[in-house]
Amino acid sequence: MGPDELKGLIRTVPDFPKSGIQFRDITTLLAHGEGLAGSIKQMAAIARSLDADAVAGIEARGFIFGTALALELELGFVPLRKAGKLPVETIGEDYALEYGTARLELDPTLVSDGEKVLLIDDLLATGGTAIAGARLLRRAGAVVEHALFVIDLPELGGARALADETLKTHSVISFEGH
Ligand SMILES: O=P(O)(O)OC[C@H]1O[C@H](OP(=O)(O)OP(=O)(O)O)[C@H](O)[C@@H]1O
Ligand SMILES: Nc1ncnc2[nH]cnc12
Repeated sequence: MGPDELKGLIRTVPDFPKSGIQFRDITTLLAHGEGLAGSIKQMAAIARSLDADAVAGIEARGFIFGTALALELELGFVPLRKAGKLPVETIGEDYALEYGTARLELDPTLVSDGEKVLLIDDLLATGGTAIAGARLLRRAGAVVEHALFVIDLPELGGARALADETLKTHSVISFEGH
């Protein structure tokens, strides 16, 4: 399945979780066999040119696509978890996203110095989440140059914010008009 067909499988829910947010719901894509496989194949086609040693995914939706992509590329998967979930010493970053605030945490022993890590999430909106993830991985010694998403919402300025942090944005689908 190509990007346009994949886009057609994403459900838009107005005013969730807050008034004014157009929520791009991936659950309808996940429940569709060809859609799920197609989204991973499209991500893998992009990722193969990015020369990664490992894949990192952001809880929760980034775990779904990140793990599947890591399997497809035969790379390890590094979880960036929401606060308070990891049973070991962590490093953390607080951040703001399109509709709230949160904290991501990483076990820094999961990455090694100079390891090239590809950052994965389902969706790029303001970029707050992805920037927090990249900062954590870099603090742990990883080299993070690229972030790959299923969906980009360009009007929310995420790619510009990522570029300011020297991160290149890649995505399968783009929704003009958030
Ligand atoms: O670019 P941003 O403005 O930072 O927004 C993007 C983030 O928002 C969503 O996560 P959410 O925090 O809703 O968590 P979930 O994956 O647990 O649903 C989405 O999965 C991204 O991680
Ligand atoms: N508009 C949106 N739809 C789905 N997930 C999101 N995360 C941040 N903004 C979002």
